Parts: sequence; C-alpha cells; structure tokens
Amino acid sequence: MTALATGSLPEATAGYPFLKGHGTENDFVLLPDPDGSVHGPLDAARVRALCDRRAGLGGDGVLRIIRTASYDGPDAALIHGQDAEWFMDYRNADGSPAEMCGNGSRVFARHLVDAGLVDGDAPIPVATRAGVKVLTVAGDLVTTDLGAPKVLGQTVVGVGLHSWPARHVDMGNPHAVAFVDALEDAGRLLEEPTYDTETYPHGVNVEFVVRRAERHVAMRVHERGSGETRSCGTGAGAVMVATALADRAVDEGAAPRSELAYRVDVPGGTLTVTWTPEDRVLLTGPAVVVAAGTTAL
Ligand SMILES: N[C@@H](CCC[C@H](N)C(=O)O)C(=O)O
Repeated sequence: MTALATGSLPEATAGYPFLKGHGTENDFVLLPDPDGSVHGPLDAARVRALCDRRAGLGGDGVLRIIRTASYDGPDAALIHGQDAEWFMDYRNADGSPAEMCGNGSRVFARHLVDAGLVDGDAPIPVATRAGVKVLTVAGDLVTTDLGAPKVLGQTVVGVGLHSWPARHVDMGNPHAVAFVDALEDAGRLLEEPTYDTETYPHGVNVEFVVRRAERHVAMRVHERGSGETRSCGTGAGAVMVATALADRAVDEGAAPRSELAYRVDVPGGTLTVTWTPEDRVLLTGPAVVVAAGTTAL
C-alpha cells in the first residue's frame, strides 16, 4: 500500500460539523447544534444517510446535541418542560426517534465535558424523550442514572424456527429479555426477531442473555431501528433487572434491599449495571469520541 504523500490529502469538506464516538462499540454520529442553527431539519432520510456504513459516516444512531430551549421539533413542549440545559435528540439508524439511549448518553456527556459546555466534576442532567437522566463522569467511565425500571409481564420472542419466553422490561424504552442456552442460538440476527405486536405496538429491543458466573452475564441485542449492534446500554439495564429477578436477588415488585451490581458483557466490551435500594438503575461504562470533522451530508 502506498502512503499518501503529505499535501495530497483533500481539503476538509465544507459542510456540517460532526463527531464520531462510541460506548462499548455502540457507535454514533454526534451533531453539535447548541442553538439549533447549525444543522437545520434532521429528517429521517438525513439520519439514514449519516448512519450509512458505506456511503455515509456510519453509526447505529445520531445524537443531536442541542439546548433544550432551542429544540423546536416534535414533542417540543415535552422537551421544554424538562429541567436540563441540554437535550439528547437521539435517532436510530433508520431515522426513527427513540426515547432513550444509554450508551449514547455517555458519549453525549463526554462531548459536553470535552467541549467545556458543562462542568465535568458535577452531575450532568440531560433531557431525553424519557425524561431527565443524570450523568456523572469519573475518568474514563461515565455513569447514567437510567431511573426506575418498569418490570412488566412475560412475552415471547422468536428467531427463525426458535422461540423463547422473554421478560418485558421498560427502561425508558421497550425491551424483551430472553435467556438462551448459547448466544449463537439467536443466529445471525440479520432479520428483526418476532415479538408480540400487541405488547410492543412501537417495536422492541430484544436481548439474548447467557449466564457467565455469579452476577455476570453476556448478551447480544437486536435494536429496534438499528439492527444487531455491539452493545445497548438500556438493554444492559433491562438484562440486569431481568436476571436479578430470575436469580431471586430481588423480590418481584420491589427494589433490592442493598445495592446490587452485575457485570454485563456485550460484543463491544463490558458494562456494569447497579440497581439501588432507591430503585435506580445505574449504567456505567466507557465513552469515547474518536473523530471530528465536517460532512456534506
Ligand atoms: N443503543 C441504545 C438504545 C437506542 C434506542 C433503541 N434502539 C430504541 O429504539 O429503543 C442504548 O444504548 O440504550
């Protein structure tokens, strides 16, 4: 391979500023748009173009970084009512908006701190479509308080000819958690798993879980709107809650009596999920920004 000679690189493309980042390889295009004047309308086609891994920048989703007061898209009243300066305007790779993104929230906070937009030594409240989430940054790790889980009923998910019972857990967004004998049993996950559309009228994120050791599990995920990804933070939260209940480490309908932590391995790394006696699910993991530039998209 011939190295590019100095000076042969094309001039930076004039266009819209972006950053690229990931949390346990759940990767995102970040669009800094503090006052809503930089990026213009973020329609589904543009999100799909940005997330395209061959013709675009590539990503599991887009995070627009905008002041809460400057957001004027759908559900603006709901967003403006939240007590947080910054709004994480998250979209899946297919362009659909989602209520919450756990891994994305850490990358979002990392950027706010790096850019000097917030004090990294203090808790950072971030508005989302699932309400305000508070983040804390400690070195390489960022913790998101995902809030109280909603533990709902049993359901069924399927891939090809296989089907599994699954636990319905809402972590701000919908999840179905299925325990499997081996992660490979879920196959290549090129297609969306089947699920009960009455239980999940707006689609669902499906997690497949195996136990690795005491308070240690591994998962794969098929995300609503993004396909199989290398990690899902809210999914890790849902998996921890479903596993702790299955382990009888927590009584149904209750919070743990003392802090309970599980290691959750995902294809892209490791997350720690802690469920507190105050019924908060805390997601801790890395958050990395790997590139910044401009895009014509
Ligand atoms: N990867 C995210 C979840 C993103 C949203 C999800 N696909 C949905 O539609 O609910 C995470 O880390 O939580």
